[in-house]
Amino acid sequence: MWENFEASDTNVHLSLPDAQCSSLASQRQKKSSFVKHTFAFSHVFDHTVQQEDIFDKAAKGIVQGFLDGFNGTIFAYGQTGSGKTHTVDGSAHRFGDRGLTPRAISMIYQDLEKRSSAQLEFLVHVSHMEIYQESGYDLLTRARSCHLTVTPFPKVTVTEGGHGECVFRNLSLHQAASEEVAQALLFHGQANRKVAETSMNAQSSRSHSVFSIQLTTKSKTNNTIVRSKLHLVDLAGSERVAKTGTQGRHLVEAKYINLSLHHLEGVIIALHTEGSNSTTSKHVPYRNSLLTMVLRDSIGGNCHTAMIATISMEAENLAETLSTCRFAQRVACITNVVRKNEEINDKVTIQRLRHRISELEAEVSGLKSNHTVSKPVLTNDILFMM
Ligand SMILES: Nc1ncnc2c1ncn2[C@@H]1O[C@H](COP(=O)(O)OP(=O)(O)OP(=O)(O)O)[C@@H](O)[C@H]1O
Repeated sequence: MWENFEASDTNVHLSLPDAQCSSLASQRQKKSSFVKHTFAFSHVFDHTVQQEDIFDKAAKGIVQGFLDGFNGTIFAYGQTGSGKTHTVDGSAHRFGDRGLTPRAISMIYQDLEKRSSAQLEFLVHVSHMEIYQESGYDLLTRARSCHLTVTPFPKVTVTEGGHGECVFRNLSLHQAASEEVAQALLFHGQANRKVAETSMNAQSSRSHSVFSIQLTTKSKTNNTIVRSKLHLVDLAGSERVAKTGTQGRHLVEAKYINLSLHHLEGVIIALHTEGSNSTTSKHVPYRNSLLTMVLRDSIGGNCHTAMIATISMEAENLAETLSTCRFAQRVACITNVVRKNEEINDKVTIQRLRHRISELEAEVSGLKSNHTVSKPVLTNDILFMM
């Protein structure tokens, strides 16, 4: 913690040297040469926080919504080395250090077990994709499990479907019938992710990771299918390459990471401007990068979304901390319109209607033979069924 930084449960205050007051005279009046920036968030956690607290306050509601049929996204954003992967995935050293994703998986299966009944059928599928240098790769592809590192992995392509939704090609979807299977798939994907040692982090993620869980709930009682998706996203960290002295391959990686985060910021700014002036519908540049295409629904779409901004409290990272807080503040102002993804099971509905028509036909022929047919009533009945 440093003198320019203060935080409460919901606020972060940063005091920064005022760029306008950099002359010697104004530097002497030290007090007036600092500008205080205040940011309000749902929760602010310090470095002593337990993973369980973060899950309870930032993720539990979204996972509950997912179980109830609403899409959800939790994503971590921040400077390299500030704790995104630690928050999303956690550390393998202590069970209590499990991150948001393994905790979300546990909560999902515990809840499904409680809801289990003869009238409900649950199907859980997972996928795990990384975005590395603007290309998508499947972290759960079979080739990866054989450690065939020489073979180039097939790229995942993302296109837009008829309703603006993302359509993934070459991304494997794995059914996970139990928590153990889902946790093993997560572990497998994490192990395949690209990491490297950098000046800021011994295990720096060089790609964005999107772990997705899809839940399909079929109800036999009311004949509905509810589908929901939960994305847990660990973004690669932004980095000021001139400051960190990154070179070679890591420099190329850092440029791609910074560019995709820049495009993400472009989307946030466009949505922010659109929200503040709802009379004009502005173009939102989702198509500028693979990351923004994948997060399209999560940001400004049909999804409950929580962003976790990780920041450094070191004085030397002040500029990066300010930039992360500003970004998070903009994201917090975006409103998503969320709806439950419920459909009537067409097949069963058609079967039931056919059955009902047969019943009515039988009734009609019975009435005809008794000469007591009452056409208007039957017509209304059939119209009502349609
Ligand atoms: N709350 C925490 N408690 C203990 N260790 C932490 C915490 N947050 C981060 N760390 C440690 O700090 C280091 C950097 O964290 P992490 O890898 O999560 O950063 P990152 O933001 O994901 O970085 P990058 O963008 O480079 O991947 C790791 O060794 C991690 O274990």
